[in-house]
Amino acid sequence: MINKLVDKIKKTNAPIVVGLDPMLSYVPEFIQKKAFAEFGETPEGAAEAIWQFNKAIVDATYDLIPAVKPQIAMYEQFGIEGMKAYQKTVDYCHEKDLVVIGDIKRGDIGSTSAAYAVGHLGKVQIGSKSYATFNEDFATVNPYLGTDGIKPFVDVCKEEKKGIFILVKTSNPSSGEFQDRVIDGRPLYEWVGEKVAEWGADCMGDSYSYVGAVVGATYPEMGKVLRKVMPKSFILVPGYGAQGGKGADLVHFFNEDGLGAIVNSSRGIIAAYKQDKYKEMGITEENFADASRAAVKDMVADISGALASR
Ligand SMILES: O=c1ccn([C@@H]2O[C@H](COP(=O)(O)O)[C@@H](O)[C@H]2O)c(=O)[nH]1
Repeated sequence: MINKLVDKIKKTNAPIVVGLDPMLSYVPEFIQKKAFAEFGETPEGAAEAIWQFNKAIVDATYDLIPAVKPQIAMYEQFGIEGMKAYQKTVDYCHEKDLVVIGDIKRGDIGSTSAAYAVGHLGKVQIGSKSYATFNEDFATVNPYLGTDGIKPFVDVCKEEKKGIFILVKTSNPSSGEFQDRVIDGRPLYEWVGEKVAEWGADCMGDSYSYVGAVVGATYPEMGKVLRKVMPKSFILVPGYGAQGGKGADLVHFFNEDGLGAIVNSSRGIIAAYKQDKYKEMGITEENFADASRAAVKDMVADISGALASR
């Protein structure tokens, strides 16, 4: 799957991923009204609204992008109905040939991690049959439990040719509370980055490992260091747009080959229609997905421009 991701990035010339984080407040009123008329103001109604919202955004952008990153929390808050919308979204993105990165941030003791890995990336055995249940292509994983928590994911990835992105330096303001703590002369995120390189060493695709890392766009200097610590790991870079990250901050997350990183934007794309910039182009709630398409093009131009002038 890492080869497919790299190929799709090359074909689209777009090292970006659209984050499908459909908070209800981003879903235009006409979609909410229709869903509520059919299913009531219920978790089922909310799930229908977010699914219709996602579908419109995917339809408007899939030809421009290599991948999507549904954030499971935004679905899980609506219980089972929300999880059905998550599944429908994953399946629909596969129909559109997009690489799906499940932002699930799992990680537990070995046996529990194995169940998460099987459920999201592998196949669960039921009697004589096996089922790919959630069936994402990549998942985000929390390394706090150490090798026991990571190995079951790596094992499933090897079997299924899928991949993971391990949290190394997250984009949020308080990420330094633990991640920047200096241990034996080096910050914790560097130790984790080194482990990511080690875990991924025998998990190589054609040019990159399918054991990747998450490093926030909001910490460009740390990104520069981590790029060197993990030269073969693909980096998933959240924090662009709504959290303040810009193309110019990101050049050092990429290798000299112009590859090695994929930048996520969620609110900046799915809720673009709320921004003055796109309203001024005549975009309204009714054609919200056109704003998402324009925002994808703007993001690609920003990042490509920065990479071209480095
Ligand atoms: O360090 C991290 C890890 C994950 N995320 C997730 O990415 C998106 C960001 O959304 P925006 O709307 O583009 O800010 C969201 O799903 C986060 O949970 C992150 O932001 N930082």
